Amino acid sequence: MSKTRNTESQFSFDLEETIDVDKTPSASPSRDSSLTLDQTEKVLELLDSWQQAGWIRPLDVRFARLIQDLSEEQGEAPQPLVLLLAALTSHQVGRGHVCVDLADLIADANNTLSLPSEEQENADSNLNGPEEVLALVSSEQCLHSMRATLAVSDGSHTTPMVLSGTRLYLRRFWRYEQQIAAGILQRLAQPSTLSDPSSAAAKTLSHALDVLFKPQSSTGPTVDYQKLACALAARNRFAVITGGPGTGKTTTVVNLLAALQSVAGESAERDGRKYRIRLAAPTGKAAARLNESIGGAASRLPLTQLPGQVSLADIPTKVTTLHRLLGSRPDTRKFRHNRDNPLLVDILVIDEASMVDLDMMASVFDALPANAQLILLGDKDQLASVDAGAVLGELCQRAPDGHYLPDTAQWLKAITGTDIPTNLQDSEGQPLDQAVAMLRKSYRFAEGSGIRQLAEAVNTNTLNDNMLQRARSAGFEDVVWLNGRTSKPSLDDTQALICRHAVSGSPEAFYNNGEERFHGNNQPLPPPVGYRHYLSLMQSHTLNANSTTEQWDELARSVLEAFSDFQVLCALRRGPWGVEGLNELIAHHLLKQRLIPRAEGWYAGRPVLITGNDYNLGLMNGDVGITFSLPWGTNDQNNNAQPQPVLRVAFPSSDGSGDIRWISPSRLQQLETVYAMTVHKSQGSEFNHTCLILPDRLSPVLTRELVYTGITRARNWFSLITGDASVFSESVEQRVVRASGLASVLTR
Ligand SMILES: Nc1ncnc2c1ncn2[C@@H]1O[C@H](COP(=O)(O)OP(=O)(O)OP(=O)(O)O)[C@@H](O)[C@H]1O
Repeated sequence: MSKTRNTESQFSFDLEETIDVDKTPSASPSRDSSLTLDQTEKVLELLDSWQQAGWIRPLDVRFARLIQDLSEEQGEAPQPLVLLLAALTSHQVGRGHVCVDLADLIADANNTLSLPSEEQENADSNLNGPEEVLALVSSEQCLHSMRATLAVSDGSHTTPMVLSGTRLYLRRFWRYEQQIAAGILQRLAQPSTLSDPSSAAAKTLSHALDVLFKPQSSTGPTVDYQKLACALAARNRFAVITGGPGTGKTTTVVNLLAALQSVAGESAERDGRKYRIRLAAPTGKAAARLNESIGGAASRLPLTQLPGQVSLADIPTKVTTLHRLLGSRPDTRKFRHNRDNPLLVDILVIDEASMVDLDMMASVFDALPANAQLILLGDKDQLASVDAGAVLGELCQRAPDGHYLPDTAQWLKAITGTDIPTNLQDSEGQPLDQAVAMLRKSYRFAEGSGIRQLAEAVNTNTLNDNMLQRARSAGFEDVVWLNGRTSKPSLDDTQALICRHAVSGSPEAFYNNGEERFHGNNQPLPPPVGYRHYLSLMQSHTLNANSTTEQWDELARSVLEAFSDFQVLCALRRGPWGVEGLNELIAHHLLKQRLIPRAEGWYAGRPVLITGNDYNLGLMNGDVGITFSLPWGTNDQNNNAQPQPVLRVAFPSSDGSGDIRWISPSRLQQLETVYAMTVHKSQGSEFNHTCLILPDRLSPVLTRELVYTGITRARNWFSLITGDASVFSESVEQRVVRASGLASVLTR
């Protein structure tokens, strides 16, 4: 039979965004010693049993059955191997991968799929696992079957799956990747008026950068990477600026925008019209944080010295979420802004870009006018997005080594006066390399900071005994590993420690009792605190029914700020080491300490984290609120209408205005208590004191990226509690590797 192709409508299916996974293990079918891959029914039965065991999602099995139906509709006998690989590709997408590399899958199914996980393995030891099934075939057989079936194409036809080299995609994700790659390549290829250093525009840029970046002191680094980043990003319609915590990403982008507005102001072509700039972040929390910092940075700009008559109004300081920017609509993942209704913008800056998944990034490119400039900011070493893709990480893979072409180095020298270190130059650099800048000096952490040293050692996998010993014995002024001297503490002891620490923040465990540390300007740093800090503030207020809304708002602001002074972070969701167990443990202890009136349901003092966007209430995934008891209710049966206490949750408004929104608990849909938060959810946030809790055994979730992200959420104090001491360094050995083809499409 010749391989005919389908119309879009025949294959118009979509993988659902989320689905409840039935995690209940059922009785496992017994191991089949006569396992073969030639019968469709047998493979579907196997997939069903994997689903019943909780190994794969119902969605993955449904996808395989959909391929079966479509094949039959087309008069093709469904191929068992195709159905198996379809389900496994869908499973991988559920785990954050963009595709499956069939060569890797066959070479090491266990590592590629992480199936079954350690817990599942014990429960289902009788079940044939993917490794045993895939051992029956070679990667050539897989590729051959995929090329032969009507369900797969190279992308030039509309098929549910796409094979590109050895990478197998669900079509939607292949399309996203293509869309992103095309958007980047198209922008990198656009000529810039700044490319010729002798042009008027380039001279204005050079002048503006000299105003914005004063020569560094003789003790500082000779290369000002912030200045280089500004120059590179100004020249390209697509640019990435990556850097660790406090390396000056915000400062750099504000300077960059000022420099670009200078160039626009002097441009005869633009007739002095300034650029329309928008700032966005993936979550409400990240947007609020950038909102806070960007206004300050903009107000410090030496505007009067800049060419092109730049005013403060030309530098935007309002940051929105990507969902809002693109115009999300209920019940559809399609946005209001797209190629038919593009954003009215010349420059778009996205902060915390490591959290942006493939789907969202594709939507951004779809909504951007072809000649608009896109600048991504973020820390490439942080955890990738929860959903499929690790776009920023992939774009920055080569950032540490620069790979700047001699042309680029010469241009940078002409514009910034800086000699590019030879180890960052490469005569074979790729176009993408020329648009990626890495900031290499942290201005937030002093050289001796334990947070900085530990984060760097984790990131480069160079943790050593000396460093671990210092962490255990409060040898750093800002880091303490509270139970690091006990290699295998009992669960009871560790839970008691967590409870004590969560209440007080254990200042006594830190170097010099956490006292006498100062900011650069000699202001004392806030001490390491626990949750008693915000709860005492709530309990000690003197407001009453006669107090004004403004007074309650003021109280809520200070309580929310006090709450953000401490956060327990963990890696898992379930069990005693997960969010659920830790929230329960800490709440019961706070109740015992009489800091909260109850430990379940709604009560004054309950901190909550919003876990899904709610456009009606204006709340975004990641927003944190605190529950208050307010004398705002009335009792209808009581003619005297005495005010009654009612519970309301106070949320800071996301526009950085400092306003408070009071919302009735009954209106909140998706939320959880947040004494403990997963490291994933903490991305885009920072806390004065962060405590990371690692479990008593290694699991695939525990990775270098997770530990690094956890540590770098701490602004001033970092504490660590481990269920087993070896888990800390073992986690750092594990990496997040996500299958994707973006980097290879961009560097072809
Ligand atoms: N070149 C510089 N010289 C001196 N201080 C700087 C410089 N760049 C940034 N800073 C200071 O360092 C701190 C961190 O800067 P900034 O907020 O820009 O970093 P960031 O990378 O955006 O931080 P985060 O990791 O929180 O996103 C700020 O207090 C800022 O004023």
